[in-house]
Amino acid sequence: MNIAILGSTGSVGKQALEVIEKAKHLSVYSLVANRNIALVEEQARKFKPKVVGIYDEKSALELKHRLADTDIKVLGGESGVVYAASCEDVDTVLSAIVGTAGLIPTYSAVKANKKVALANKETLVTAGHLIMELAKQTDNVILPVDSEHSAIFQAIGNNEIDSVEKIYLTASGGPFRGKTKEDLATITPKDALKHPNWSMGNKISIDSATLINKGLEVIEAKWLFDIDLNKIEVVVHPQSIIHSAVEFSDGNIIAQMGPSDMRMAISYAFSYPSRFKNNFKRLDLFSQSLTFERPDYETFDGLSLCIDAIKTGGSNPAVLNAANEVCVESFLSGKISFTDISKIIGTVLSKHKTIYAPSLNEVLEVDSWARECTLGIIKG
Ligand SMILES: NC(=O)C1=CN([C@@H]2O[C@H](COP(=O)(O)OP(=O)(O)OC[C@H]3O[C@@H](n4cnc5c(N)ncnc54)[C@H](OP(=O)(O)O)[C@@H]3O)[C@@H](O)[C@H]2O)C=CC1
Ligand SMILES: CC(=O)[C@@H](O)[C@H](O)COP(=O)(O)O
Ligand SMILES: [Mn+2]
Repeated sequence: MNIAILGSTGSVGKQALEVIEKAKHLSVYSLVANRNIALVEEQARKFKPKVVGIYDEKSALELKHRLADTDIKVLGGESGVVYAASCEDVDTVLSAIVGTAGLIPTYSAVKANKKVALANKETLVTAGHLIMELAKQTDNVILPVDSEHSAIFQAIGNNEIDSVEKIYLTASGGPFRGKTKEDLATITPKDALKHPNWSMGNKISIDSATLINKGLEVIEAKWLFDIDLNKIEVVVHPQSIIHSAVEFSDGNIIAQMGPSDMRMAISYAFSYPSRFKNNFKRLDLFSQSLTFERPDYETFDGLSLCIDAIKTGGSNPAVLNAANEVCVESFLSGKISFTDISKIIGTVLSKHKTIYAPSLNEVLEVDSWARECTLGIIKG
């Protein structure tokens, strides 16, 4: 199976390469990244892809020089990335670019009828209605990689979606579980990046700390499983052992458990409908206890904003997502405080006039507008 790894230098991308290295019959056809060409060069020499797509044109040129002694095709810009994601010989695309930057390449992969293993939740948050419709038209399955959605997918198995009464979407609660709004006002990026259970990229780590990650995941679940919002319940489970659970119409609940290791969800997306064997560290059930709590929607009001945005629907989740991306960067670079993140997103949403059933172009326009609006608020 020929795989395209979009976001190969990131946390998910690197773990996907570990899975591929250990599995038989998998080969890397293409790699995609933005600027980290030192790591892409290393990956390219090791995995020998046919194509590398580098979004940043200048970095693409430099990588082309560095790989001049090989026959690897290096392509730059959005067109290079899209080619790497959708060219003929690719069978499966791992969508693991961070943020809205993943939307167009993922859309192109679905359109080209590739099997898509989806980590990039922002694609469904911003354009879930378009992606899922396109997948239906091309008779394509989107295989979830996000740990909760992989868990739900595994728990649903062959059951009819109509028999699902409730989805328990688990949340760790992030590094600030139990804190008050006042406590949150003074926390630093270094504190916020310390996730209690998972080692992940910066953006998703901050999203986990605000609980906006869980809000984005509610939206992702709604689209992936075509399920009513009122059937999705967020439950804080600080141990991150149960990755999510599904309650069926007869009261039976099926939960998926495992260590906090993304390689397992990635592996399942690649091997579906069968399973690969691996020797990744197993969960020791004897040293675990499992607890559950309700989320604090008032302190972590970013989660409430996400749920309101998808309740309204249309372009609102895309606005929220873009404002969040800008706010996360601004928080990490010290321009705004942690509690400013949800405040600013709320202000941007209040200035937006919802577009219902937006086209792809409208989603992209709304995304640009929301970014400018957010930057304007931050600059004062
Ligand atoms: N990390 C995790 O455990 C999990 C992540 N996810 C989701 O997976 C996605 C990736 O997360 P994560 O791996 O943590 O992110 P990282 O920040 O670790 O990696 C991001 C990757 O995206 C690449 N990238 C960024 N912008 C562009 C662009 N414009 N064009 C092409 N490539 C680009 C980066 O390249 P470069 O290095 O060159 O900048 C890098 O390879 C996110 O949507 C996240 O929500 C979901 C569940 C778990
Ligand atoms: C690994 C993964 O899927 C992340 O989305 C993780 O779930 C984040 O943890 P939180 O539950 O803290 O958002
Ligand atoms: Mn997740």
